[in-house]
Amino acid sequence: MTRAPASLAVDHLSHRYPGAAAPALRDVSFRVAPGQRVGLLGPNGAGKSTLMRIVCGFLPVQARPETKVTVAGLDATSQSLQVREQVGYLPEQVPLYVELRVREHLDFRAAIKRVPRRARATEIRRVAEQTGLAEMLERPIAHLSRGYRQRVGIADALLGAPPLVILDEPTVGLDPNQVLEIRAMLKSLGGGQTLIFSSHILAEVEALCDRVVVLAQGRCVADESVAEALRTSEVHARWEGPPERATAVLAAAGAEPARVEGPVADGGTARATIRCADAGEAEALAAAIGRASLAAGLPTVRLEIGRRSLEERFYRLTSGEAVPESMSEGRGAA
Ligand SMILES: Nc1ncnc2c1ncn2[C@@H]1O[C@H](COP(=O)(O)OP(=O)(O)OP(=O)(O)O)[C@@H](O)[C@H]1O
Repeated sequence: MTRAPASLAVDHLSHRYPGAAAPALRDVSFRVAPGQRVGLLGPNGAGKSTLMRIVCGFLPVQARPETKVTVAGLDATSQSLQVREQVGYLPEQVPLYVELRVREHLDFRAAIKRVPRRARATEIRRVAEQTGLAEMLERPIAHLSRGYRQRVGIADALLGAPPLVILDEPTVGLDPNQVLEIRAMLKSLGGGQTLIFSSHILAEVEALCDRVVVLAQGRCVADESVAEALRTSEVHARWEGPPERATAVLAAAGAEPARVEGPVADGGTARATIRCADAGEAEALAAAIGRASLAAGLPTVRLEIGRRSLEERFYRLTSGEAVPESMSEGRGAA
């Protein structure tokens, strides 16, 4: 079975659970192009599962005039049944019929998903091969390890070749070997469908995704390519001297105070991080700081352009706090 991958468009989506003090989603907007793989990141309670459930049609869109959710151009409010047919979903808690064998379970699920009876055996074989379950089809689900049960859930999400596949924390609770196997399997799925998955594991998102959408307290705080999220754009500086002299050097170098973290005293040295719009600006600023330090007679012990890790970016976006130096020290060099 093949179907063209779907686009997803979310505009001004908010959601409040009945009786909840605060909304679970606040005015979230982002776009996913057909065939993209998107990592949905955010701390516990950020709203990831709520967003996924709405896109899958398991929770209704709480429509306001400006709100719109569309999958492959279909409207999640007025065409919710058609939208459901576009989406394969692995929920956080996978509901499996453990008394059934893997083949029986997938056959039952394929029937629910209206895969034609004639096509079901072939379709089950296809998803079993994609998920490494080909040898397990006659096993009772009750006898499977947690990792293999997760594969059954993913195979279920892939049944009928849905144009959009949404996986809610596909590797949560698995042992390290199982995590690697599931990750390799997700990577091998190819661009045949649009893939969105949530994760707390940033390395997983970095390895598997083209884009990241970051939620914090129900708000979308970033929607960018993984390359952008990792873009080199900070200058890390450390001087042999007090912070006051470093402040004067930064001013002479033209660093905007609003973009400077520090300078702070650190064991006889002063250190600062300066955020830049892009790598070119960071290089120019690092050179200017070098010149200004020399002119002021304040020796630098470190002056380099830092590569951001996704951890660092995530920390900054979701906590609103300055990044601890342990996250940014020792990476990259000018
Ligand atoms: N059924 C519900 N009724 C009321 N509040 C809910 C319900 N489900 C979730 N919430 C609340 O909505 C907010 C968002 O929860 P959600 O599960 O979407 O976050 P999440 O990012 O998926 O978190 P996690 O990573 O812990 O799964 C949280 O404050 C949560 O307590």
